[in-house]
Amino acid sequence: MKSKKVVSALNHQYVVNDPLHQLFDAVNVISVQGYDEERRVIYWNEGSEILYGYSKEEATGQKLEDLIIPELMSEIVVDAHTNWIKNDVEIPAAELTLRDKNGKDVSVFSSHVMFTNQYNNKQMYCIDIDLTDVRQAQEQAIFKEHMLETIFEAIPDLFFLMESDGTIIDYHACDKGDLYISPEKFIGKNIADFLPQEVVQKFKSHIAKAVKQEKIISFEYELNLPKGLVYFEARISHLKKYKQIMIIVRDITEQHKSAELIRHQAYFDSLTALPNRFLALDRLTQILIEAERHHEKAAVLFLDLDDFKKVNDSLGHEVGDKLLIESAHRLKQVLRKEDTVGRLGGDEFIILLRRLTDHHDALAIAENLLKIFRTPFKIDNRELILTLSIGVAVYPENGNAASDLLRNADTAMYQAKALGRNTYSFFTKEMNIVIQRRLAIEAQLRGALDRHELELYYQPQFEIRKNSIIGAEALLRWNHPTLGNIPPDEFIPIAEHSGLIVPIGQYVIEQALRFLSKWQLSDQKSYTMAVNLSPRQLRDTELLNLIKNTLADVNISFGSLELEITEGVLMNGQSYINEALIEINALGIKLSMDDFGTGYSSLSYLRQYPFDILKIDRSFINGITLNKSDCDLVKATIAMSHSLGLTVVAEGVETKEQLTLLSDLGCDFVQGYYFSKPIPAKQLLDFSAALL
Ligand SMILES: Nc1nc2c(ncn2[C@@H]2O[C@H](COP(=O)(O)O[C@H]3[C@@H](O)[C@H](n4cnc5c(=O)[nH]c(N)nc54)O[C@@H]3COP(=O)(O)O)[C@@H](O)[C@H]2O)c(=O)[nH]1
Repeated sequence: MKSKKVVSALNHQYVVNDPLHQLFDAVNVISVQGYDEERRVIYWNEGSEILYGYSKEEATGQKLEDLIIPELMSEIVVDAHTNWIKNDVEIPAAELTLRDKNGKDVSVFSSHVMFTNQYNNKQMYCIDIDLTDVRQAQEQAIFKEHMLETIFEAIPDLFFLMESDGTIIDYHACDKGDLYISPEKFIGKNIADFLPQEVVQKFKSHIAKAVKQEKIISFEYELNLPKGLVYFEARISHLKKYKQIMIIVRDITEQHKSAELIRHQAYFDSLTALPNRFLALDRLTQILIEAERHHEKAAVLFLDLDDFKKVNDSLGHEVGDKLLIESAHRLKQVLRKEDTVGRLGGDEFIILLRRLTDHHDALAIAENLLKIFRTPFKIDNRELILTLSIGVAVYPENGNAASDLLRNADTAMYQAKALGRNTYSFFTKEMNIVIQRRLAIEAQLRGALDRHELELYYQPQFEIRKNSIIGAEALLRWNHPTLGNIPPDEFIPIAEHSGLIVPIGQYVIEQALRFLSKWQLSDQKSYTMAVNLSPRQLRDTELLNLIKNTLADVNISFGSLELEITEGVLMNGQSYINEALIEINALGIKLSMDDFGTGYSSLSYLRQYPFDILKIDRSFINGITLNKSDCDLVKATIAMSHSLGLTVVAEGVETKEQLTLLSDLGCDFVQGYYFSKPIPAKQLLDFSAALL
């Protein structure tokens, strides 16, 4: 504590320059302190009170080094002050870290003056400007700089600072290897000096946009570099205040490749690499727009590989896949550059032909397609023959929309199949009517059983020798309330194709056997019942169980049931067919070959499979009394069948002459309109009862 005496002595000797103190008193943003030769405080303005926390009263008389000088600096300060007083060596202005009343660091910029007062005493004045805010700002700036550096190091992007005319001022790259040309080649240079013209144009237009719209603008460009095509994304920001442009460039080649891969997977078939259905239809839409604009024709070819399923089933999917790849290759060979070939799925392909002058252009290509498939395929040292069925729809005649043309080409393809496959067919309006009816039949057939629209008719079969009924064939009838009587020739193939034949076939077997039981009881005769089986039914694992259960249920022997199958079933060659037929035979159920003479009439089938009966198709019976060749054929068939131990049934007998001739030829059984048309169950009961 200093005494009042000391204070007044100090005042007496030093405080003389009042006007100056008055000036310092008025300024409280700057700390001004006055010291005597012993470095005791003789002046302490309000700014000093604020900066260092000591009041004027507390500070006055205290020594500088005891007041605001940190301990470590104390000696230096005392020496410097002494040196100034004695040797006139000025203490230079400097940034210092001093100490406040609480011992906290205070950053100041400290300037010092020394003058001699009227008492010839030296007085030192320190003028301290608080640097706390400046220091904080500096530290913040340094921190931000470090942060930016860290970001630059961590981000693989390239940063370029340039003038708005494209002259590069500065850059930053975390890895200099990312720079495709060295910095000395671009710093101070304009982008036009080292980038391709089209890329420069892109940059310039986007820079102009960024300047005008005052927002970040991004765009993509590519460069053909020694390592290959590289894709970049550039983001442009206008630093308005500095009239400069910041460009951040990112290598997006990998991203581009992934996007390309995803795009490819979405639009191309993975097996054949051909455009898939989606892309093909999109291209078709484009082709149609173009064709309409230029008043041109275009064509859609719908291709289906014939019997491809058999290849898959018999030789395996690996061979099937190889065939599809090779087929795609061949299809491309036939086409012009501007045409498209796509894979719709499975064994279906589509070909789009643009800029046609007339139908003949499409016809020529369809013929070439069939031709190129004539050469056998060589897959795994195996020669395979594969044919095509092609349906053609032409724009604008067969439709304006892609979906219509595709549907019509598909319809025409079915027609090509119906024509015997390995051919092409152009769409006609009549086909559309057929397809509409087909669709309507399929739709209605789905509910036909539930609506009780299906009914079994029976056509009696006769033994020629005894002129008596030996059984009947069950034939299905469908009477639809609006479509009318739909012949089985029409709905059975649709049922087969849609799989509906399985429940329908089960219904037929149950109904036919129940009727047989009733009929046998009624006439007290062991009649037989012939039921037709479609190929699809033989795949039904429940078929034999159903037959066994129903036979047991109605108390009918296995031998009273005949199952009629056509050669088509056998041509399938599937092992399950063979197994089913063997089981049928083992049970004692009779097996009958239907429609003999209409298909391949392969005698080997008759030996290979356990047939009991052979039915000669009515188309031959029709001609036996009219032409010799039919008669000879039927004669030979009967003889051959007997030699194989088969019973022969002639179907479609319409006249007495035919019956007589068949009797002469040794035919066993007959059925036909001559005796009776297929009739409802009730009528057959009456018919047979009348003959008893
Ligand atoms: N899988 C199943 N197929 C069945 C079933 N019901 C019938 N069908 C098959 O449909 C085809 C056509 O049958 P449909 O119209 O009934 O014709 C049969 C007879 O009506 C007809 N026929 C008989 N006699 C004469 C005749 O003297 N003249 C003449 N013009 N037609 C005659 O022949 C058909 C006999 O058929 P099929 O013995 O089977 O060859 C036909 O292929 C049926 O098989 C069924 O339930 N399931």
